[in-house]
Amino acid sequence: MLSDPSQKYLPYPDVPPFTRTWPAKRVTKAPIWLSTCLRDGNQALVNPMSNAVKLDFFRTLVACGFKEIEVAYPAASDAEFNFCRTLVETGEIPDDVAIQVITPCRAELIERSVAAVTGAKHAIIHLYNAVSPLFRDVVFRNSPDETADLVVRSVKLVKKLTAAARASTGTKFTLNYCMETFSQTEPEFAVRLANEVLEAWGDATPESKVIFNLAATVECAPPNHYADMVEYFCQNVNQRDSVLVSLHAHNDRGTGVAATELGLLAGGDRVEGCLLGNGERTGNVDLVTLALNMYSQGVSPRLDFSNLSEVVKVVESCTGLSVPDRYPYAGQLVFSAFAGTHQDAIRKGLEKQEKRHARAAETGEKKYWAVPYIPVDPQDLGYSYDNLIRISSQSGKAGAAHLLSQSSLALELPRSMQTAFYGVVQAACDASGKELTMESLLSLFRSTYHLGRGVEFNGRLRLDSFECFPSNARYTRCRVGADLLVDGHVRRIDGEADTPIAALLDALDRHVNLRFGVREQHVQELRSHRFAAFVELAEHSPQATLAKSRGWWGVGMSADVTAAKLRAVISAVNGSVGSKALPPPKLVFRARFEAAVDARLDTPDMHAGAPPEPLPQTHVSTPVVSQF
Ligand SMILES: CC(=O)SCCNC(=O)CCNC(=O)[C@H](O)C(C)(C)COP(=O)(O)OP(=O)(O)OC[C@H]1O[C@@H](n2cnc3c(N)ncnc32)[C@H](O)[C@@H]1OP(=O)(O)O
Ligand SMILES: CC(C)C(=O)C(=O)O
Repeated sequence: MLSDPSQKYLPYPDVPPFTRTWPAKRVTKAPIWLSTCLRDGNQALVNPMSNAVKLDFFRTLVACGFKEIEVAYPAASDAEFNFCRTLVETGEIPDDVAIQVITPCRAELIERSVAAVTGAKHAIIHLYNAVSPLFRDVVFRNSPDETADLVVRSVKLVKKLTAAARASTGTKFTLNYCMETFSQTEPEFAVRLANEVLEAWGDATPESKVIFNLAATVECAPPNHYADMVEYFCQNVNQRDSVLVSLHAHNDRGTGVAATELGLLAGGDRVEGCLLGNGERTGNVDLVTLALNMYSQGVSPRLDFSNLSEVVKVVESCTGLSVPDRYPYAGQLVFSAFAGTHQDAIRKGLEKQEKRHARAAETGEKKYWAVPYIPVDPQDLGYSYDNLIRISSQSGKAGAAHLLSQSSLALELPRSMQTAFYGVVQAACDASGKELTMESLLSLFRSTYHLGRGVEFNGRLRLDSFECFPSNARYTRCRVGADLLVDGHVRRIDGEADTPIAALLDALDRHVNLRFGVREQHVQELRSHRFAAFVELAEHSPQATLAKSRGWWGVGMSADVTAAKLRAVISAVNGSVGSKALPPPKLVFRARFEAAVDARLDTPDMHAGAPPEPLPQTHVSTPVVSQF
């Protein structure tokens, strides 16, 4: 037994010395794409697709923009043959789409394959045989010369049959000769075979090229090796300008996409693969990932994945396979961040980008995409931004704040309130161990700040109605009178100060024995002429300064800015009182306030860009129960 079992594997052989140029290149245009979902993908399924399902899939491929589609292995069965005939005879194939069929190098199977597609506008005959030493030795028991002879005979037969079919029906035929196991074949032998094919075919021209499909049938080496093999082939094959070099990678080492991308740098003109990587073993190279990788580099792939979830649905239902949540571009979780620092960066990125795009719209500059952690705009693939940020115990303040700003409440919490509410969110996530959905987040917000209808949201104090009016001739002071429900009992309270908030705090001090100062306040203008006010109250105590004592945030919303502020005060007070005993009502003089409110009495807003207060406003009396 080997002491190191890895020693039983042979490393890939070197490519003969040549000057490689691919590492310094870039992909600047889309290759010709061929989907082999209906052939290489289909032959790998537990239950191959019925012809009705294949037809649905074919239509989806056409809708995605494929101009070359491998539709069958016609010699495999009558069903496969009939599928080709149905496509040809029912006019399913758009004029600009070529169908491809595959055949081994066996005369009777070649005949059947050509017959299957005769009558189509453009058909590609995909002739294949495995050419690596292992296959020559084990499967075919052929020498290199016998292998070359088999290929040449088969090519000549394809030429003869297609010439006759073209003469009778006008079908244009293209030869695609595939060296199965190319990547494990001696590079010089691969070039020899290709040159013999060119000679046997005879009339390859730049206008009518022969395709050489260079298959990494089983991915056995790193992607740079495939690129070297491809570039060596491109540099040495005859009539390069009459040849299309096609890449056909599998994903056994998990690097099918990388191999194809490097293969394109190395000279590949065409790519064969399957949507979402279906195919033998670990699959064919995934055409969605390849195309969208290209797209995210500013190169149009000339394939349409603008409704990617629809494509995923079709592939899943046709193949019976499911796309994993983490799958590039197409997975359910690809455009969702749970981690706090990611969410923070995404939120900042989206905000900054919005401003940049607004500026670009004015200056005519390019509106490029640059959002941390999100390499492509999800909307380009038909997704919304709704799931970009999702809340779990791994999230931070920015995540919850972002969700609230995107919610029906559309609230932009002040920074220190974000931190305060984040503590509540984190405790809830820790307790449940689960994601906090948008609905649960809103419910948590409402119960924390006693907003909205319903017992679960009500606080112990409720502002039923209030009046606010100037209390001196110079408009520098005001009085607030209010009907305050305390534990279900109405108390008439009133207070006086230089702002409505301070006057309400004065009233609370005098009537309910609650002493607070304002640490922060902000106003946000909402849609439909409403305002949200955010107020942080701190306990007034002889022992601590306002800055050092404990604080409570509150939020209030109203069409009236003063009402929003007073509600925010009561919301914060509700947060502070908990189950603390409150003093019984005092008998007070019930004032009747009839004067107008003058907004100039209010303190200047700390919220940047806050709206001006309404001028003058009569007898503000609003039900305290919020409308949301
Ligand atoms: C890498 C790829 O994906 S290639 C495509 C593979 N796809 C398929 O095989 C699906 C469809 N295949 C089929 O329906 C059948 O295999 C058929 C109809 C093509 C042939 O069936 P059979 O005649 O029963 O042959 P079988 O399936 O056992 O294939 C093995 C024979 O084919 C030969 N063979 C394999 N590949 C090729 C080829 N490309 N060219 C010529 N002969 C080949 C083998 O050497 C072997 O011949 P032998 O029996 O003389 O040793
Ligand atoms: C025959 C070729 C095209 C193939 O499917 C492969 O090598 O994987």
